[in-house]
Amino acid sequence: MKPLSIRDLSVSFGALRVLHDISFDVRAGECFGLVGESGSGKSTVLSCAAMLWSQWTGRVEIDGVSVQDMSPAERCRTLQMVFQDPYGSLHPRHAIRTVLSEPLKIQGFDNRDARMEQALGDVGLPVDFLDRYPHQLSGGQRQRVAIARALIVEPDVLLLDEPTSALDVSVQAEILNLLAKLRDEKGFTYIMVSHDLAVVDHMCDRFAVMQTGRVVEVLDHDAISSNGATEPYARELIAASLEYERIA
Ligand SMILES: Nc1ncnc2c1ncn2[C@@H]1O[C@H](COP(=O)(O)OP(=O)(O)OP(=O)(O)O)[C@@H](O)[C@H]1O
Repeated sequence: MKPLSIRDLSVSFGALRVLHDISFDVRAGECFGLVGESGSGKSTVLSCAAMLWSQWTGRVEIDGVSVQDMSPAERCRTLQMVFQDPYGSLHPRHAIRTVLSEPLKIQGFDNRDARMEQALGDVGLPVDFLDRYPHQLSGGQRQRVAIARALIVEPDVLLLDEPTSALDVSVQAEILNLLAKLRDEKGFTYIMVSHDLAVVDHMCDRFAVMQTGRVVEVLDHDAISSNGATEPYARELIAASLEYERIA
């Protein structure tokens, strides 16, 4: 289990300043949520932490080591990202065996067959799925494969960018329960972007509310049911979500 710390993370895309001095700490083994309106910069925080986008200033450290100082291989073994759209994130012409063996080859892992079988078992899929292609899987099964691909290199931190929002409601619950179980078993540290405060309440220990590229407030998850936020925007966001749940 490793902690993650973000300090003064700032990003501009051309003339547009997208993140303004974002700072927060995620404890080792914690699930930390990022919520806020569309375009507030949640996914950009994850992209910067994963160095998918490297033109930023500030510091992102995992257990005291800057992600900017890690080699690409070290970074991949330290943190992995799971995206919203499990179909888009899997190559359509790659069998699941290829999807899972590539990261193992790149990282120089031995016992690849045993590791692939273990990873599929961890996400509740049978071994014969190794010979299937993404189009032969349901959305939930594809997301399980995407999670297996992330965890197969035994990372410390998983960055989850709305990992269930493209899925049917019943499948969402399955994937969330799987993520919770994997965190308990493997001690991952999670940052999870979500639009759904009920998901954040269920999954996260704490969460940051973002607005226009800034962190407005960091709250414990139980601030949701009691609307314990103090900042006006965070209060509004939680109130809107509670109202939606009441009428839904
Ligand atoms: N590569 C890019 N080039 C230019 N602008 C970008 C790029 N990536 C993101 N942006 C802009 O940065 C801002 C933040 O985007 P981001 O995707 O991080 O928001 P978000 O909070 O995750 O939104 P959503 O909830 O809709 O996914 C937006 O205004 C977006 O248009």
